[in-house]
Amino acid sequence: MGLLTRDEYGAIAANLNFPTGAFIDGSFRPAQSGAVFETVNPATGDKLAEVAACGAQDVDFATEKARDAFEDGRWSRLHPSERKEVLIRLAKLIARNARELAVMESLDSGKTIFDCETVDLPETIHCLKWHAEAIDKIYDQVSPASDDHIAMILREPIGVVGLVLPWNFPLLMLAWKIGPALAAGCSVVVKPAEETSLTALRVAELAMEAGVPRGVLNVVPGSGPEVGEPIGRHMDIDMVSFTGSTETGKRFLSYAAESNAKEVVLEMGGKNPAVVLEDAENLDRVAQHVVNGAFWNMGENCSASSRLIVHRDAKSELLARIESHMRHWNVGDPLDPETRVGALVSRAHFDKVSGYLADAKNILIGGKAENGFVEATVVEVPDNAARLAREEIFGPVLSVIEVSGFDEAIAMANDTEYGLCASIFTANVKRAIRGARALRAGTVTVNSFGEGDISTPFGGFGQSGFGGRDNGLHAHDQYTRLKTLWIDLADDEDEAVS
Ligand SMILES: NC(=O)C1=CN([C@@H]2O[C@H](COP(=O)(O)OP(=O)(O)OC[C@H]3O[C@@H](n4cnc5c(N)ncnc54)[C@H](O)[C@@H]3O)[C@@H](O)[C@H]2O)C=CC1
Ligand code: BAL
Repeated sequence: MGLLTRDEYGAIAANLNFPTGAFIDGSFRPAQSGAVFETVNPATGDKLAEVAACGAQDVDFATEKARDAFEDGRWSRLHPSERKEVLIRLAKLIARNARELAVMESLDSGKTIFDCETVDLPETIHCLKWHAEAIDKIYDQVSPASDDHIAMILREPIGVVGLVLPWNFPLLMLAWKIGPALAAGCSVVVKPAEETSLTALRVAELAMEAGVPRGVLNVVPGSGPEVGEPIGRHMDIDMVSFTGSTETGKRFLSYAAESNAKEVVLEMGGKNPAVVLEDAENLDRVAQHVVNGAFWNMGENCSASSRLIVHRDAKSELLARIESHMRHWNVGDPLDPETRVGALVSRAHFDKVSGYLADAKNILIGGKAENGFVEATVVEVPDNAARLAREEIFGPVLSVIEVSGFDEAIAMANDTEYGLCASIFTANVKRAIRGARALRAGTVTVNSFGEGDISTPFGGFGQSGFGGRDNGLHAHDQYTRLKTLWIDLADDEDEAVS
């Protein structure tokens, strides 16, 4: 499906109906308190809708309904192939409504329509299909424990799951989490980020249409303290999967410790290094990867390569080529299909990113920040101790640090509290492999930028990740637990064995 014109996207935007209630037990309803919050288009500041501002009572209600659904087996005990059929129907319904969802996503988040149409929607659909297709092909195991017993290792859905989502990939992160959770048979209580609730609510409606039974997929919009914390502290939620900042992620460990010791999986921040050695081949191609890694999705990406660690012999040519590629990264109206850098998600986030630019002593390229939009920007920093080199900016800002050797580059790359992604560019295969092994990150790419695909586990080391992985069959581990089942096979006259 090709892209439309700006006017055609505008016409779709003008005719959208925004979902505004919490989606609990199969229908939309207001928050029990009656409170609402505004969700705005960050590109214009215009109000899009007033969404239910839920609280602990709504979380309780959604959890009760999710528990009922889980225990009566309307979803959890369906044959896996039946869950598969329903989830594939959901993926097809999202595909049928992809244009509407892409425009809604762009309006609510400031993401470009180009990315929404070419990445977020196709990957969301693919992710749901992939997990649906996988679920009836996973087998339990029999242990070789003993001749007198059969010992089975069973995998069961974990139960009621809380999914706390970020705003940078509202639909895709929803899919990364509901794909394996629903496929496994769990019931879920989803909390979208307050900046971007709309598409999760619309997907919940489509899920009902696809045949996901009521109570299985609930979406409770609202703020972190009012909805996220009650999910984290809930005594009847078995597990929480979270994506967002490290600071908030760590809170979920406290919530779990102070409530029911629920399992917690955290996918958190990153300050991901791109290491370019002096022998890197084809610096033009390297520059393309660096630019894409740093500025894609406005740098609002936990896997963004926001730290360029470059050998001094490659630096000036690489920077020249980076500048030339950056000409294609035009900032502007997110609904214009030519735009590559849209609006930052909110004024608060714009202020945070602008604050980092105000701190920068040596802006090499770009640097303009106004009205919610920030130009793709390259900043030179003196060393890895600088704030711009250490903190996750989560905006289109690339910090460049010069090094003079392999060991220095790797040590600097690893000198971070994070450990989500890293990349290394070199023509020397031994250095590539030695470097990739030495880099402390959950995903390492050689001579490219990327975070893998749906088949590969995604998550971080250090303060980037905790407790499990999104994507791949490893994601199913998050939402299932193992049960060991022993069955006595001894003849009645045999002595009982303990
Ligand atoms: N790793 C990632 O993908 C993301 C990282 N971030 C980082 O976090 C920074 C701040 O952005 P935020 O939106 O504030 O991220 P955040 O981590 O606070 O928000 C993520 C989710 O957690 C919820 N939440 C917030 N406070 C909570 C609390 N006290 N208890 C329970 N849930 C809570 C939010 O409502 C949202 O649904 C960004 O500038 C960026 O550096 C933000 C979003 C995604
Ligand atoms: N890059 C996908 C995961 C995230 O940014 O949250």
